Amino acid sequence: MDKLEALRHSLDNLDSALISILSERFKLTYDVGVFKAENNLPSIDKERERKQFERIKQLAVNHGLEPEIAVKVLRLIIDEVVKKHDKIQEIKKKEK
Ligand SMILES: C=C(O[C@@H]1C=C(C(=O)O)C=C[C@H]1O)C(=O)O
Repeated sequence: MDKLEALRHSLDNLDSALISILSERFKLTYDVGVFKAENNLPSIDKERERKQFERIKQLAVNHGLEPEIAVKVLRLIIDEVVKKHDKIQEIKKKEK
């Protein structure tokens, strides 16, 4: 049981780090969203995403993680970012 406790403690630490990094990422993408809304740029940038997925797949392989998992996680995050960008665009439009 001590072994399981120790493993779960390590998992909790990693989850804390993941949430902290995710929060930082959403703060940064919020700034990107505001910049795009102020400069009439679309929420989605498919070419940028293509490059990110290529990079993330390679990084996953380098770290011994199945690239499919990395792709699923990044897809989920980016989709949420784009939804937030759409909301920022709506708010900025109403302000005009
Ligand atoms: C953050 C951006 O906007 C969108 C969200 C992305 C992301 O979360 O990484 C990537 C591309 C865009 O579809 C961006 O264009 O850089």
